[in-house]
Amino acid sequence: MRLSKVAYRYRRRHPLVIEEADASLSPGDVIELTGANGAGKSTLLRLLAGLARPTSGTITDRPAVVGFAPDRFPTDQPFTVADYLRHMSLVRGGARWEPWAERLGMGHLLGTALADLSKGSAHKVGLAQALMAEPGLLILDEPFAGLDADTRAALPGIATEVAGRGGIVVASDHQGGLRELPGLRQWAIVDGRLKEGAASPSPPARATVAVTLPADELPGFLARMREEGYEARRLEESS
Ligand SMILES: Nc1ncnc2c1ncn2[C@@H]1O[C@H](COP(=O)(O)OP(=O)(O)OP(=O)(O)O)[C@@H](O)[C@H]1O
Repeated sequence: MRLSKVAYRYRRRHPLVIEEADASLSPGDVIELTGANGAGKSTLLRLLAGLARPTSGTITDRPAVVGFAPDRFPTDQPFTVADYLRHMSLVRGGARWEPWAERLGMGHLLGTALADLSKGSAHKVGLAQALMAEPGLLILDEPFAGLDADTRAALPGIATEVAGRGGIVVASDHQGGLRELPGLRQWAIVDGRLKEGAASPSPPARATVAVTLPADELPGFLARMREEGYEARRLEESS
């Protein structure tokens, strides 16, 4: 797959969000896309997926089957999780969704209405629909955001599997969740320009903090922290 001088603006006379992006993607590539908030990561991912058309330039040789997991899965649809996944399976020619529901820890969610899902659970539905069709191009927009620890731990292996059967994986991720993968390519968008090579070459240093708060606020606090993508767990209770 190849990007040649791809540029994109949302509206006429608006500034370019992406300027003259050139890149080649090969089967088996796993690419981490970084950039500041508003840099254009989601825009580039939508261009790669074919959900938006370049204002100028071309994208050629896109794999036939594309899986796209958005950063915010749209839950304003009148389905349960199982109904939605069944529907997507039909759209995808009978793709098997059940193994993904199991692998992503969604068994208990199948009867839940999409509108009632937490952010992390909705995110899993987005991942399951993207993965079920065995995509040749898998696009993940902030895939780690809001996920529980088990699912976070499973994602690098899933990306490796997709790449292992010749797929291309592109994930925007400012948490470094794929950083340990051997052979990971790193793209950064800086001032509208796509650059190969990481914004920061090594995994960001990690720090652990302790927070003391009223016990009844703990569940909400932990949920908020996890939704932000941090690891958060209860240490102890004091009187
Ligand atoms: N639908 C839209 N109409 C007009 N401008 C938009 C639209 N969507 C995004 N933009 C603008 O395009 C720029 C890039 O947005 P984009 O969402 O691609 O950035 P991002 O790198 O994914 O940001 P974040 O890390 O905050 O998710 C921003 O300036 C944003 O305001």
